[in-house]
Amino acid sequence: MCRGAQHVVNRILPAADTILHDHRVKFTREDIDSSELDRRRALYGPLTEAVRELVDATIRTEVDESVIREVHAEVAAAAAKLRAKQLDGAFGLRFTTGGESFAWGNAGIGLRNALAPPLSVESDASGLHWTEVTLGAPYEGPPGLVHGGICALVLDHLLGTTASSIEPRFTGTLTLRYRRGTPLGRLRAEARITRNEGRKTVVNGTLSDAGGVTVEAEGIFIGPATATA
Ligand SMILES: CCCCCCCCCCCCCCCC(=O)SCCNC(=O)CCNC(=O)[C@H](O)C(C)(C)COP(=O)(O)OP(=O)(O)OC[C@H]1O[C@@H](n2cnc3c(N)ncnc32)[C@H](O)[C@@H]1OP(=O)(O)O
Repeated sequence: MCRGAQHVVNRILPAADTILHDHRVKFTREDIDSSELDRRRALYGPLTEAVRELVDATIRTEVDESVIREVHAEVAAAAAKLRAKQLDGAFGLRFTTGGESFAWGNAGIGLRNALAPPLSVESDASGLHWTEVTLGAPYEGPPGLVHGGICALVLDHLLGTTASSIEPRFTGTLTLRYRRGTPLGRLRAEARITRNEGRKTVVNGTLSDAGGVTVEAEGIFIGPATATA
């Protein structure tokens, strides 16, 4: 998990059971240490990268029909092998014995989620939070442009992590202004807290390409009553 999110989780941990009970978040304490986590990271990370590659290759391939059929059978066989032993439901938010967190199914940052771009949030001492990401063919909406919902995913995650740098926060309201199409390719999103009122934190941010801002965002993030009680 990215540094910002780990900081949030460290704050959530003491109140986790209450928060999770209230919000039905799936939360698991695993009996593993950080070296085992590293071993699993090295195991699953490359698998997820290979699946991401497969998703992009599936969209863009122009090989012969016979090869498509062959690959279809191979992919179905691979999925059946993985299905032989499965979690009951989603991955949830997990912790090692040392309190390190891993949300490997998360749609924004999940190490085991090939749909995740994946995002990694950085921050500096001034309170600026940012993420840089390359969005390719799998994230297309209008031709050659990023899907509006994917822009929202990036901004929701970044603004949420920014809001949660003080206390854990859920997205209450997210308002986006799409100023122009966001081209597929390298992008940067930035965010800052602009207002803090008790359990409510307002965060403003932008998504930009090399030519400037494409999407402006404002989010109102709400802390669970139990986290600040
Ligand atoms: C915490 C554990 C996370 C674990 C993970 C860790 C990972 C760390 C990485 C973080 C990165 C996350 C980035 C993605 C973040 C999501 O994507 S979160 C998922 C999407 N959001 C949700 O599912 C939230 C669903 N909604 C809810 O759970 C509840 O409605 C809320 C938002 C917690 C508020 O419920 P509530 O506590 O009952 O609120 P309530 O007491 O009625 O109101 C409190 C105040 O908030 C205001 N308010 C309430 N709802 C709203 C709203 N929707 N809009 C605006 N204002 C509102 C009220 O007007 C009130 O204001 P005041 O009267 O005090 O001025």
